[in-house]
Amino acid sequence: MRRLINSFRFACNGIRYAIHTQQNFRIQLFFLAAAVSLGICFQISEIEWIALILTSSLVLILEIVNTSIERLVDFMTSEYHPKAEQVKDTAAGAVLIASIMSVIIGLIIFIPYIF
Ligand SMILES: Nc1ncnc2c1ncn2[C@@H]1O[C@H](COP(=O)(O)OP(=O)(O)OP(=O)(O)O)[C@@H](O)[C@H]1O
Repeated sequence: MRRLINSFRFACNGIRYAIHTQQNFRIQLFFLAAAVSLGICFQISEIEWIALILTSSLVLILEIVNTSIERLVDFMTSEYHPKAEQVKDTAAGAVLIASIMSVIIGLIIFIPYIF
């Protein structure tokens, strides 16, 4: 039980670290809060909530993984290295793809309610 509580505490520390150090993570949380408010306001359907929650959490998850990869690369080397650049850039690319998808899904859900 103690191990389980500790794992939970360490994971929460990781999330707190991302919130404190990553501006992008805070922006993504803001967009999530805005989307949830719009969802409540427009009373979107169950399937729309599922799509919204899945796509938003995917962005947040990938941002945390990206942060973790960045820290790992910084820990491994402080020098410029093309491989380090590729590792960081591909991780950032994953976040970008998820963010674009989440904007598209958000538009598909909310545009019919707005107009
Ligand atoms: N050691 C390195 N070798 C080569 N290129 C690097 C290296 N470190 C960073 N870069 C390049 O700089 C970009 C930005 O890296 P950086 O770690 O500063 O990311 P960031 O998004 O500014 O994250 P943070 O602000 O959290 O540190 C990377 O995507 C990569 O292209």
